[in-house]
Amino acid sequence: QVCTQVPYRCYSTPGVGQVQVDMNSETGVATVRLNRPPVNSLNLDVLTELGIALEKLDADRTCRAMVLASAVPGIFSAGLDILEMYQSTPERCVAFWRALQDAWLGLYGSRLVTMAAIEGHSPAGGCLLAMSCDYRVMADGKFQIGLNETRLGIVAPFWFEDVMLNTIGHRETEKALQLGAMYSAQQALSIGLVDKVVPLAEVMPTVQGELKNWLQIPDAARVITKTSMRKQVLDRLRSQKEKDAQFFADFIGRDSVQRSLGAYIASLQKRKS
Ligand SMILES: CC/C=C\C/C=C\CCC/C=C/CC(=O)SCCNC(=O)CCNC(=O)[C@H](O)C(C)(C)COP(=O)(O)OP(=O)(O)OC[C@H]1O[C@@H](n2cnc3c(N)ncnc32)[C@H](O)[C@@H]1OP(=O)(O)O
Repeated sequence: QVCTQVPYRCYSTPGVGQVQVDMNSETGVATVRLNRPPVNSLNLDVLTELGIALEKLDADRTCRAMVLASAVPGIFSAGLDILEMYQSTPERCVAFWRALQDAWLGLYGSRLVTMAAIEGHSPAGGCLLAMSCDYRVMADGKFQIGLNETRLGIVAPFWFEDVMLNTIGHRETEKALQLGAMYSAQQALSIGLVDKVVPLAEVMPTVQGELKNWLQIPDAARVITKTSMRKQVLDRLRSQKEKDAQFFADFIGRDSVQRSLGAYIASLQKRKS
């Protein structure tokens, strides 16, 4: 049970918030859990909540680190909510994209040590969130991770691509993005997409152990280094946020893209029958 005793502080109402934040003020470590069953798909509300949670944690001087995880068993995040992109309006698409941009800028640009505890599937936007953390621990077994956008007939935006480039390098990114490749945890480990693979039950303890190493480093020196490594990629989006949001809305509104998304949604539903 979370948030029941001191020193935990909750930023969201347990069982209500789609982004649950438990702040342990003794360790300075916050745990942020996505909580939108069945698959933690990222819609406008979740992305807005996530962006606000990240902003609050960044402003909380008692907070030094954040673990990004899921409250839904078997899933880290299924990525962007496809229903936000299918038969939507241009206005809603722009608002949705702005919320994604802000949540991502908050995560990739966070001063905190950020770690992803990947205890389930993590396609597309889920993979982006994980890659945007400083360190990734993934559960071994049947779960998959990757940027699969081309399989949906859509294209990973330049900043998704930039983050992947910074994580696994040019050659692997080129293959991964063109093929829309999804990787098992072991495959992801072999290309550097995740940092450690352990049995499911050991993901959280492994993250906690790794955090101890990172928290031994003085914050100021670590933050200056992180900022220097990530600034170029962050600035590239910051300098063209509105253009990027408009481009997304125009691209998603194309008939051919809508047809591809419709077919993909049907294929997801067909898998179940
Ligand atoms: C030059 C051009 C440049 C820029 C262009 C601009 C922009 C375009 C790019 C936009 C970027 C997009 C990034 C994304 O994140 S797209 C989303 C991709 N996500 C996926 O493909 C995941 C699909 N889902 C799955 O593979 C499985 O659901 C999963 C493995 C995650 C879990 O499997 P499981 O068997 O556990 O669950 P399911 O039964 O499949 O699903 C349960 C219900 O949830 C629905 N579902 C699943 N994923 C999503 C989703 N991402 N959004 C909305 N809904 C989703 C699924 O259909 C089931 O629904 P019901 O049938 O129960 O109603």
